[in-house]
Amino acid sequence: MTFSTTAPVPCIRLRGLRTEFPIPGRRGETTRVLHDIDLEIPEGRLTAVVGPSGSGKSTLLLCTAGLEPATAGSVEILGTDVRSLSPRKQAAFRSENIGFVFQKYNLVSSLTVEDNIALPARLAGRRVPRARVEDAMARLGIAKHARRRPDRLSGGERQRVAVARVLANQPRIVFADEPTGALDLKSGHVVLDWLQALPAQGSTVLMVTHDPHAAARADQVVVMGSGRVHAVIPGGDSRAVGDAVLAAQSADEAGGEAS
Ligand SMILES: Nc1ncnc2c1ncn2[C@@H]1O[C@H](COP(=O)(O)OP(=O)(O)OP(=O)(O)O)[C@@H](O)[C@H]1O
Repeated sequence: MTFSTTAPVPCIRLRGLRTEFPIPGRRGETTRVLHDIDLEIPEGRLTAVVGPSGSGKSTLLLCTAGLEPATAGSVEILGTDVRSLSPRKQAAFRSENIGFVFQKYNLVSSLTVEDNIALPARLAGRRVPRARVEDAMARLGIAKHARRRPDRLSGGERQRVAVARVLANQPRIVFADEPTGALDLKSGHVVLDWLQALPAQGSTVLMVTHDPHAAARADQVVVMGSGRVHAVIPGGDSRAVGDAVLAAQSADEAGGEAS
């Protein structure tokens, strides 16, 4: 499949996105984790973000979602400049448009599985029909856990609940951070199959992963290195993804030696 990395209407457009974190114990000093990122994520596609450990993949996802504050730059999602919104409006925008499959920031431990699945719509002032919640749980094989609380479930079961929540709420955008990280091979395939199917329902999926095979399922792959976009390549070929990550790592190491 030939695929243009610049779709006519990007779902997410990052311009000069910069993130700095304070260095503990060194007052006023910061370390830069994202270096003025320019990136466009096409609508209705699965985009994977790969790169060496510490290259800024999760920070990119969290800052784009507004769950970590960026230091500078703009984040435009579905045509809205989200960094210009008040924190309250940003939260409302997230509830309305974004679903999360994260290992952290994932489920509310005081709610049952079924209430967790229905929660995003409730927060956005809507209701998910009961049948849709049940259907999503059945599809992910977690119907028997409907009345349980997430802390009574395994990591893999919790990831399935997060994917069921996304299926039931049909958000326009899904952010997934290492969605298969805690899973055995079979559960990992189930979760990836569903994430890969979401663009057919119109969702845009942005997924951070260490797994070149998972990344190769994406339409496009963003390769991070040292807090920068090292390359954007088409998906489909896990060897090409692996090679691109190794190239980013070598460039990081060469940069580190030079500095
Ligand atoms: N809240 C924070 N405060 C300070 N430093 C942070 C914070 N979050 C991330 N970092 C640092 O930013 C860098 C990038 O972290 P990030 O988690 O984004 O990388 P990653 O590519 O997702 O790594 P991994 O693949 O190991 O999960 C790391 O050096 C990390 O220590």
